[in-house]
This record gives sequence, C-alpha cells and structure tokens, in this order.
Amino acid sequence: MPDLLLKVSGVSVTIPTGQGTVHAVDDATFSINKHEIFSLIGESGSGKSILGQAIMRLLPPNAVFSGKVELDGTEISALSEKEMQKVRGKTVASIAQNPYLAMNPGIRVGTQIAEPMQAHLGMSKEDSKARTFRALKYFDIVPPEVREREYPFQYSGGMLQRAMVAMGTAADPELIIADEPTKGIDVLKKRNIAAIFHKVASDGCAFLLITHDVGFARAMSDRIAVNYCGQIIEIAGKDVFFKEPLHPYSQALLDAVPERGMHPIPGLSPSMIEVPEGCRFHPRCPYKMDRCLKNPPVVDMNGRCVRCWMYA
Ligand SMILES: Nc1ncnc2c1ncn2[C@@H]1O[C@H](COP(=O)(O)OP(=O)(O)OP(=O)(O)O)[C@@H](O)[C@H]1O
Repeated sequence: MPDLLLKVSGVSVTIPTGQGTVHAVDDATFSINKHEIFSLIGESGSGKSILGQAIMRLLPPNAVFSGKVELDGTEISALSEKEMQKVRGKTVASIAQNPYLAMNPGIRVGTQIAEPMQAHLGMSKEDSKARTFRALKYFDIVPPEVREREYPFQYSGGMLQRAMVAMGTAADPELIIADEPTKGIDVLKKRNIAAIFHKVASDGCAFLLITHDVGFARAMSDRIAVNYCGQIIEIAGKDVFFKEPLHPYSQALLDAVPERGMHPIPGLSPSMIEVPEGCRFHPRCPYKMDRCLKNPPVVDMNGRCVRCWMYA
C-alpha cells in the first residue's frame, strides 16, 4: 500500500465578483502519496492555481471554501491561521511562478533561505547558515560564501529559480506545490528545473505540479490529473494516461500538443461564472449525448477516475 500524504476531499471554492460568482474549483477529490509527483494540468483559467492556494490556505480573502484537506493525517483545512503558519514551509511549501515576485528584493538570498530553517526547524543562526551553504552548493549556486550575501537582483533568472527551490525545500517539507514552474522559461532552463525537481523528489519529497505544460508534466509525473472549468475530469497513472486518455477533453488536450499536430480544441473555453449545466465539457464534446446535460458521476476504475457519462 502506498503511503498517503495529502488527501483532498470534495473541495470547492467560489469567488464573488462584481460580474457574478466565479466557480473556480468544484468538488476536487484526489490524493497524493509520499514521494509521488502528481501533476494537475489543464487550460489557463480552469482553476488550477486556486486549488493549489486552497490547499495552502492562501486563497483571496473573499473566496468561499468548502471541503476537507488532510496532510499527513492532520485536517489542515480546519486549523487556525496560526497553526497553519507552522504547517506552511515545514510540511508543505510552495514554489511560486515568478521568483522576482516571490523573493524579497531587499533581503540577501542567504537570509531568505535560512529563514524557514530558523522558523520551522528551530535552528540557530550559525546552524542555519551552514545548512544554507550546503543548500546553495546542492543547487549549484556557487561560490556559496559569495552568493549567500548577494541580493536577488544580482542573480541570473535561472539561478534565482534554483534559489527559490532552495528556499522552498529549506525546512525539508514533505510536499511542494509548484505553480507553473516552467512559465516563460526556455527549454534549457526547463530541463534544469526538471533535473532539480527530480533531485528533490529522489530525496523523498512529494510534488503537486500545477502546469499547462503537458510535455513537462509527462516528463516529471507519476500521475496526472486533468482540470477543466474548475473540475478534475480525469486522474490516471502517467503512462496509461498518455497512451489512452479516457475523457474527451483529455483526448482533445493531448491532440493540441505540438507532437500530436497541435489540433486546436473546438469551441471556446466556458465562462467560470456561467458554467455549463451538466458535464461542463458537453458544449465542445464530439461525443455529446442527451444525458450529458446532467452532472456526470466520477467513475473509479481501480484508481483511474473519469468524470464522464461514457464510462458510467
Ligand atoms: N482574486 C480573484 N478574484 C476573482 N476571480 C479570480 C481571482 N483569482 C482567480 N480568479 C478566477 O478564478 C478562475 C481560476 O483561476 P486560476 O488562476 O486558478 O486558473 P489557472 O488554471 O491556474 O490558470 P493559469 O494557468 O492561467 O494560471 C479564473 O476564472 C480566474 O479569473
């Protein structure tokens, strides 16, 4: 039996806006095992980041959350903000999209990497400094005694990205949530990020990768979840998923990648405010049936899940 780390049960998030209520996440249910790399893929605006924020409890202040998130047996969705602050960084850490926004420009990089070690592991300044040196070397940020004293603007983009991973992993979290780690970076840097993540994962850390980069998800993951219009519509092991995606949206998403001819997905992405009735993909689905106007059940086939009437 794999060792369960994260269990997300029936999580929904709505965000009231002047234009109406955004149904950002609807009934998300999945789990991540220890040491597993789990990717959440899907079109831009489909609610992937909001789901990551819901797990970290870093939602916009007006967002309405329901459901349950358990991490290592603790229901973190029921913790007070003060208790959650201890969990953030220590058990679950996030790596943001943009290192230039995520790191404080006025604080030396070494100090920023050492901070979670002091806050979460109770390390002294000296011990955290020694460990920061080791982390900088580990992530090829050298020479550490020079780099440690530098500010973010003195780093190259790739180096800063690695420093951000060093910061995220500083307190040995069990789970890292990385939101679009390859956004806007070239192929070479993407390979670097993949290598770094594999290195961290081989040391025992699990990952929730949030990405619309299907190729990156394929190279990295053990399992894949596909998000469409706020709902997870398929979860499968990486190999079976890429060999035989079941949901018509998953099939269309894979056909849209360059290796498969870049066929555009027909129709427009639906509004997250006025979401389609029943199956949210039915207005664009080539296999649409009458019953697709009703909410499809999630069909579980030995751990492979698909939200589609064709398999019910
Ligand atoms: N603070 C907010 N207030 C209102 N709506 C928001 C807010 N943040 C996100 N949304 C909306 O929630 C929906 C989901 O957004 P989210 O950022 O999670 O999508 P995504 O799949 O991560 O997209 P991307 O890949 O472009 O980051 C979108 O319709 C977005 O406009």
